[in-house]
Amino acid sequence: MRWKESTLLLLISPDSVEEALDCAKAAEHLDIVDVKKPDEGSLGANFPWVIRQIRDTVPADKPVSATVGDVPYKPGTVAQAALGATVSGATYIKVGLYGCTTPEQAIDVMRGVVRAVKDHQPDAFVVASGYADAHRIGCVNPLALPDIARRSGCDAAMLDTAIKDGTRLFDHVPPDLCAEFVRQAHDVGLRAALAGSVKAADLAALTRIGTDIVGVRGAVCEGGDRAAGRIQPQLVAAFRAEMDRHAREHTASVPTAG
Ligand SMILES: O=C[C@H](O)COP(=O)(O)O
Repeated sequence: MRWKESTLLLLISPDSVEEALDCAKAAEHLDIVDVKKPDEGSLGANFPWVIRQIRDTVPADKPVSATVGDVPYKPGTVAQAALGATVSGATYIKVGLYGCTTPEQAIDVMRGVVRAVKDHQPDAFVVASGYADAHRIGCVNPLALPDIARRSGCDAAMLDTAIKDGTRLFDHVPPDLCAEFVRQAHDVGLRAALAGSVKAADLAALTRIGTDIVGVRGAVCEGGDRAAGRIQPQLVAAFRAEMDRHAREHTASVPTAG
């Protein structure tokens, strides 16, 4: 993907081919379609044939991402799963480092993933994801992710929430720490992705701190319910309209040089 600097991209996570069709209806309003299986966890992995069918369902110019799971500290297993997602048609590969308790373990896992994925598809985009609520599950500190991503050769560092209980990204990692996360990622040439029950009300802060990708599901599902609700194309359009409004306001507020 070619990046326009300072543009916040919208990643939407359908859980099925049916929901991917809803994403396809809203394709002009989103940037990345992210295949996951929420009933297997925050970054639950879906079946290879679902990734393949979703790749065939969404417009060819929209990259398809796939989550490899809330993974254990098992580098070989995870590398093989990541290759499976790549072979199935995903060009963004997201790994949730759920079972890694130290940066060294996380780097071990992500090095294997990067090699498995990029040996097969050199221009694939690999995302190392930690959890904003890491303190609740005992995995690596969220602020360690940019360095983990850099040292393992990933393209982006991400945060999501592990436990979807209504608490949000900023409840666990407040905006000033998310800004630090983004800054650390950018300083080493990586992209920064943020998610975790993000709502339109969070977009001003996410835009201001220079986030590259915002990942969303619940906010664009019927009734705001990421589990029982289905993705609604009109909610995707409304979310994008809010993103665009904040982007315009942010641009207007930044003094121009000279
Ligand atoms: O990658 C993004 C996640 O699917 C976010 O889901 P959520 O907005 O329901 O927390």
